[in-house]
Amino acid sequence: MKLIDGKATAQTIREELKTEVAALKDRLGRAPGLAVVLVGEDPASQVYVRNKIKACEDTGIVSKAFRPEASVSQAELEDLVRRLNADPELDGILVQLPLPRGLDSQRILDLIDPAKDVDGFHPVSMGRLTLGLPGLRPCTPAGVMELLRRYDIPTKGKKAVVVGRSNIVGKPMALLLAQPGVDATVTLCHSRTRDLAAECRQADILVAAIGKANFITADMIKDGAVVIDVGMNRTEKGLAGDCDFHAMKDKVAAITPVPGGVGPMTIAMLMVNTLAACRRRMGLES
Ligand SMILES: Nc1nc(=O)c2c([nH]1)NC[C@@H]1CN(c3ccc(C(=O)N[C@@H](CCC(=O)O)C(=O)O)cc3)C=[N+]21
Ligand SMILES: [Mg+2]
Repeated sequence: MKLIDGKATAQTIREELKTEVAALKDRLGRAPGLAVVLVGEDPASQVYVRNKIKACEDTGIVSKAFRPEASVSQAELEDLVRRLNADPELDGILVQLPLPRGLDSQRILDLIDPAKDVDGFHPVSMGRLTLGLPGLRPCTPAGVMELLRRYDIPTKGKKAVVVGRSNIVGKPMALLLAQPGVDATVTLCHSRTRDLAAECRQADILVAAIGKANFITADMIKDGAVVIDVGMNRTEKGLAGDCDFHAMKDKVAAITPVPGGVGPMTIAMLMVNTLAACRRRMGLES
């Protein structure tokens, strides 16, 4: 078994970005800027947002945090997004999800300027991904693709099974794996899939994005498969992935741990997207 070390890979990417951010700053007279919006006090969200701000500091990206109270109205939050859209020094806008009850997150996401959509959740970003056009890709699936590339995991003609059909992971993940040049044959499974175990056993590459601790068991994995665990489940024993890592580790060719796998890559790709959005907005390429 080869351990796919997302934490180390994310660190490498962050080092690479440092140089690029510094060069861009010289050229533009300002660093790329990211707005991070956290509504309310959800403790898990606070940790994630802190990590994102730390990653910005690390790479030289300027972060601006906005912390409206959970009681903020839909109209007030929409006004904030409009102000962030209009701020020329902000290249990316991230509104941490989930939003507190009563707020319509899709309406907020739809309002973000697609040029600043570093989460890749806007319908324009999703549409561009679907059509195979250049654009900002959702960070978690983009991070998985980066791990596959950097670990030289072959995808062409391989069977990839994605479990979970969410808009932020499963759906874009399936599209990225099927895109020309990657060329996996993709099966997208979900809660209504009949005989999920049989589908999973076909996988050369299995991506688990379900949100249930240890849901994918060793008997569901083909010998020599590559397992990517996107799960981030808080249990009494601490953070757990969607896959039973210990039971399957001797059976797989390679596997991502939780923590230390996909999670840190998500944050690294947010930095990559912010840099890309900055370049693009400033007319510097693609
Ligand atoms: N607009 C928006 N964009 C997001 O990208 C977004 C979001 N909302 N809401 C919540 C989810 C979750 N997410 C994670 C990112 C990094 C780790 C991460 O770095 N995890 C560490 C462990 C962190 C820990 O110990 O809790 C690891 O896996 O090693 C986890 C989760 C981004 N999300
Ligand atoms: Mg995630």
